[in-house]
This record gives sequence, structure tokens and C-alpha cells, in this order.
Amino acid sequence: NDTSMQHRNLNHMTREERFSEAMRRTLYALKVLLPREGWTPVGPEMKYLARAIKEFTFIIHAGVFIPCIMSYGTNEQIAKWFPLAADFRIIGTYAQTELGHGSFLRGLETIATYDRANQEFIINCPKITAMKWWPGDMGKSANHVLLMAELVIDGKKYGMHGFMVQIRDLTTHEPLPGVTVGDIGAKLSFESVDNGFLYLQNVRIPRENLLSKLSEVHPDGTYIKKGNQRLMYGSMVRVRVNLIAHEIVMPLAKACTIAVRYSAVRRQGLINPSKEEVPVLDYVAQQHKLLPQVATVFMAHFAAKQLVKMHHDYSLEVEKGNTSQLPELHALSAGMKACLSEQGAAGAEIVRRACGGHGYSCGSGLPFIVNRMLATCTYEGENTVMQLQCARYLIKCADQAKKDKLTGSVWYLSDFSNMSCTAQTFGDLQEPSVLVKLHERRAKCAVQHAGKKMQNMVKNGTPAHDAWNMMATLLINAARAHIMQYVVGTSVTYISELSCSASLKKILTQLCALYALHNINSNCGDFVKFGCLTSAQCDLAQEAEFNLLKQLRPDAVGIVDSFDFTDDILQSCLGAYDGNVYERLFEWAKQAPMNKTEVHQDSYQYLQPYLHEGRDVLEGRGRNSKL
Ligand SMILES: CCCCCCCC/C=C\CCCCC/C=C/C(=O)SCCNC(=O)CCNC(=O)[C@H](O)C(C)(C)COP(=O)(O)OP(=O)(O)OC[C@H]1O[C@@H](n2cnc3c(N)ncnc32)[C@H](O)[C@@H]1OP(=O)(O)O
Ligand SMILES: Cc1cc2nc3c(=O)[nH]c(=O)nc-3n(C[C@H](O)[C@H](O)[C@H](O)COP(=O)(O)OP(=O)(O)OC[C@H]3O[C@@H](n4cnc5c(N)ncnc54)[C@H](O)[C@@H]3O)c2cc1C
Repeated sequence: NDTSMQHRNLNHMTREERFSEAMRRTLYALKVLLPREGWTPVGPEMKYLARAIKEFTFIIHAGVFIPCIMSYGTNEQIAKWFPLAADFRIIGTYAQTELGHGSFLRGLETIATYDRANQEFIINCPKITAMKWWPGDMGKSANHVLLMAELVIDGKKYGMHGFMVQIRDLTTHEPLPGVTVGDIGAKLSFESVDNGFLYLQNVRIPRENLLSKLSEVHPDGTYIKKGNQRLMYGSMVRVRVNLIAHEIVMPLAKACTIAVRYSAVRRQGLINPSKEEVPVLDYVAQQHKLLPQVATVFMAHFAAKQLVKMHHDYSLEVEKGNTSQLPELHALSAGMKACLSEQGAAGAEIVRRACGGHGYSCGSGLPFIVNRMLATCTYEGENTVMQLQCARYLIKCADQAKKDKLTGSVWYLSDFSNMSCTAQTFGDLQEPSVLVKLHERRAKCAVQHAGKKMQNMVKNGTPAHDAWNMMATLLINAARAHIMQYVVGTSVTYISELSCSASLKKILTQLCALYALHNINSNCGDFVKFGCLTSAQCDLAQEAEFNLLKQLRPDAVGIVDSFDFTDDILQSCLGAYDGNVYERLFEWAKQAPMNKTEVHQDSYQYLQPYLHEGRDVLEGRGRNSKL
């Protein structure tokens, strides 16, 4: 209710206005509304803030830079930099990606050379491709970066390490000597974020600025490893875990709220010719577009909660020096981020398109969501790279399953029980336990199929790396199948253990079955190819999905209302709670800058001569053209 938090119409603002407005609002929220003892930008308030603000800035500062200080810094370094960063007295970003490399981290070219005489690191981007490119908050906001660079001592390379580098003067905010920094320009979305470029030339930093939890350099240049170097990748794992809730589940929930509410209001066409125009939500085709996406919101939310818990438990173990869970967590977080961002981004576009022309208007609030969700398929690990990382782990586990009984998320790879499906009716296929078994069997077969293909290629003399490359599509499918069985399995368990009313549990169970059946029907080739379902059972699976659409239709609006987004957050003429779509669209359009004058003079000057000729002809004073 604080007017300082109300959103002006973003679509009618310039990019620079949106950048400034997001910064004002974010700092107001964090510094005025929220401050109390012990609050940090990585605390539980973030989920409320991420709900309460449509566009905020300092996402990387709060979501990546600060957590990295905690992950990579020694206690002394945390004590020095965390309070400054948590209180926004320094603004940082996570500078890893370069103009020439983003996925292949071993290819990063920025160098940090140790200067023993001065006990400093000399940071250099040796060529243009080494320039840091993309980091959020870096173009105009950050005065520090957590720079990921190749450590070099006496000509020997030690791999990627994290360095705290100040890039702007703390008084003038001007770039420091040797620093060329700026905004990378207009993007598909994230208009309010200053993703930037950073070119460093002979920038010197103290030896103490190497974040040294995992390794350190002594004054004489001796390099000491202090733990599992894979933990250097830890920041990416944590962000992949966290971004699912913030950047996939929540935006998709907003898009579904808008599209379902609008579909309940928009009347268009007839089903029964003798009756009146129907709300488009009555079309089964529309239900088939929208309701599986609503189900995805819930299932992704439940699976993400489980992944966050797994990451929390893992972090406690790492503190005790036990990093054994890292490979599984890396594979799961990489796979979940990739598969759920793929589903979420596609789902947001499906529901946008289901809103017809008004879904193409920025006044719907949907293009903003769709464009922003597209970024989740690329940042924090491009999806293909992530799916292949997940597949790499699955293939290893499938080999291990031949001799060991596996546990954790891959336990099903060593389950050799009879997994044939005996479903005789579509009701059988709505049973959670049947759906879980089907997904486990499909995933197991997909992993084994990819592995077998590669083994046969290698047996026939193909080098392993070529076999991997040629079977990449099968490996990606195996990763997707693994994640789908994880999402369905964890959701079924979560719902069964949820203490809630029977009516709510019924709805959640239906949504879970809808999500699983929609996935089966969208991938029935796999389910038949791997012998999970017969062709007749595939027909039953379709019937089962359609039956659930019918059962869920009456509660569709109530279900999205339960996401509880305010009109101010949705910023949607189609999704406002009162359903006054047309009045809101007209008011919104009238506020467009194009309409601040009746005649748009800048363009009219070009048109005027021709219009006056036309006027003269029509008023009998001019000659008509020969056309
Ligand atoms: C004020 C409001 C604030 C609100 C806050 C809201 C919070 C919301 C949260 C987030 C918002 C979103 C913001 C995101 C912004 C985006 C940031 C970025 O994009 S940062 C840059 C991200 N870049 C990447 O992810 C790079 C992807 N590439 C890689 O990770 C690597 O290339 C690679 C995958 C590691 C592959 O490299 P390489 O070829 O060297 O490795 P491999 O040979 O394949 O594997 C080597 C072994 O290492 C293991 N491995 C790989 N990665 C990891 C890992 N991450 N953790 C652990 N182990 C890892 C791999 O498994 C191999 O092991 P073995 O199989 O050999 O045992
Ligand atoms: C909105 C946004 C915000 C970002 N924020 C940050 C940030 O704060 N900090 C930061 O450091 N970075 C950030 N990034 C950069 C992001 O991490 C990289 O874009 C991402 O890691 C992909 O790397 P790349 O762009 O170099 O693509 P590349 O690695 O060049 O990949 C290009 C394409 O090649 C293919 N490909 C690449 N490798 C393989 C492979 N091994 N197998 C098969 N196909 C492959 C894929 O199709 C891929 O899409 C951001 C990016 C975006 C879009």
C-alpha cells in the first residue's frame, strides 16, 4: 500500500527511466521498508521482495555476488566484504562470462598474474574476447566485481579463481584506471538491468583479494589448495537451485493467472449454435493449453522445494568437509534448471498465445513475462550444456547400477523389478503411483538406450568423445526424462505428505496427474518405444488427460487466484482481479506516449503535403492522379 512501491506503467517508460526507477524502488524496499537486525539480501524476505516488485535491480548483487563472498571467502574476507555488500555500501556483480566464452569455463581468457615483488595480482584481458560481457548490474551500478580469472604464478596456470576487484571510485563512481566499463545495450528483456562489459588492462589488486576459502597464494607465491576445487563451481549450483522458484515458477504463475482470468472473461464464438457466446475457457482446446501450465507451476514449485532442501542439507555437509553429494546435486540442479526453464518459457508463450491479439499487447503483461523467461534458458548455464552435464552423471550412474544398488535421485536405474503397466482404464492412468512408475521406467530406458548406443559405437572403433557428440540428442532426452521422473515423483510424495483439506489434496492430486499425463501424451513415442505403454494405453492416457481438464475447469480461476498476485504486480489489463478487461485496455492505450497529443507532429510533417493534395481533389480544387 506504500505509494512509493506502486509501479508506473513500465511499457510507457524509456529503458533509462526503467533502470533508474527499478533502482529507486529496490533500494526503497530494501533500505526503508525492510531494514531490521539480521536482515540480509539473501534471506527469506527475498521471495516476498521478488513477488512485490515487478522490476528490481541488484539481482546479481543480491542473488550471486553476496552468496559468492560467503562461498569463496575466508572468514576474514567475509567479515570485511559481506557487511558492506549486504548494506549496499558496495555494489558487486559476478563477472565470469566473457565476450568469447560463456559455457566452456576452461576457455576463459582473463588472467590474474601474481606479482611477488609487490604481493599483488595484475589483472588483464589480453584480447577483446577476454573482455567480461553480460554480468548483471555491471554496466553502470557495480563498483566491485567478483572476477573469475585464470590464476598464473611464474608462468604456471592454476585454473579459474575468484578475485575481488574494485572497478569504480567510491566517491565519484568513475571507472578506475585500467578499467573500461559500460552497458552492453538493448536486450530481449531485463530492460531495468545494466548488464555490462568490462575490459581490464593492468589492474592491480592486493594478494588478499583472492577469495581464499578453497585455495590461497602465500606472499612468496606458493599456491595452496584447501579443498575440493569443484566447489569453485558452487555459486552456479546455488543460483540454479534458487532461480527455479524466482525466475521460473513465479513468472509462470503470473502468466497463468493472467491467461486463465482473461479466458474466463473473454467470450468468443459458439459451442452450441443455439446458445450464447462462450468464455474461451470453455473450449477444451483452450483448457488443454492453459491447465497443464497451471499444473506445471505447482509441480515445479514442489520439486524446487525439494531441491532447495537438498542443497541446504548438502551445504551443511560441505561445512563438515563432506562434498560427496556434489556430483548428484550438480547434475540435478543443472538438469532441473534446464528442463524447467525450457518448460516454463514454452508454457508462458503457450498461454500468451492463447490470449489472442490482446495477448500480444504489452498491456496484457504477458510479453514482459515471456521475454524475461526466455533468458532462463541461457543464463546460469545454457540449457543444452546443462542437460549434457546431467546426462554425463546419468551415464556414469547407469554403469555403476550394473554392480551397485543406487540411492538418491538415480535409485530407479538399479530397480530391476517388473515395471510393465497393467492399466486397463483411463482411471488407472490417473493413479499417482502408476504415473510415477511410468516415468521411472521411461527415464531408465532412455538413459540405458543412450548409453548402449555409445557403447556400441565405441566397440566399433569410434572414439568415446565422438560417440558422446553424435549421441548428444539421445543424452539430452535422457536428462529430460530423468528430470520429469524426479518432478513427478517428488510432487506425488510432497502432496501425499501435505497436511491440508481433502478437497485441496484432491485438486493438487488432479493437477499432479494432469502434469504427468500431459508429459506422457507429449512424449508418447518414448513411452511406446521403451515398452512402457501399449498403443491402446496411449489412447487411455489421452482420455485420462481430457477427463482431468473437464474436472479442473470449474476450479481454474480459483486455482490461479490462489497465487495471490496483486493487480499492481501483474500489471495486466487482461488479468486484473475485477475482470474489467476492455475498460482497462482502453485506459492503458490512452496513456501511451503516442497519444499525449491528438496529432503526432513529428510524423505529420511528412504526411501533410499528400493529405492536403487529397483534400484539394476531394473538394474539387485539384486534379486526380493517373493511378
Ligand atoms: C534485490 C532483489 C534480489 C532478488 C534476488 C532473487 C534471486 C534470484 C536468483 C537468481 C536470479 C537469476 C540471475 C542469474 C544471472 C546469470 C548469471 C550467470 O549466467 S553467471 C555465469 C553462468 N555460467 C555458467 O553456468 C557456465 C556453464 N558452464 C559450466 O558450468 C562449465 O562449462 C562446465 C559445465 C563445468 C563444463 O566445463 P568443463 O568442460 O570444464 O567441465 P566437464 O569436463 O564437463 O566437467 C568437469 C567435471 O566438473 C564437474 N562439474 C561441472 N560443473 C560443476 C558444478 N557446477 N558443480 C560441481 N561439479 C561440476 C563435472 O560433473 C565433471 O565432473 P566429472 O564427471 O569429471 O567427475
Ligand atoms: C540475461 C542474462 C544475464 C546474464 N548474467 C550473467 C552474469 O551476471 N554473470 C555472468 O558471468 N554471465 C551472465 N550471463 C551470461 C550467461 O551465463 C552465458 O550467456 C551462458 O553461460 C551461455 O554462454 P554463451 O552466451 O557464451 O554461449 P556459448 O557457450 O557460446 O553457447 C552458444 C551455443 O552453443 C551451443 N553449445 C555451447 N556449448 C555446447 C556444448 N558443450 N555442447 C553442445 N552445444 C553447445 C549451445 O546451443 C549454446 O546456446 C547472462 C546472460 C544473460 C542472457
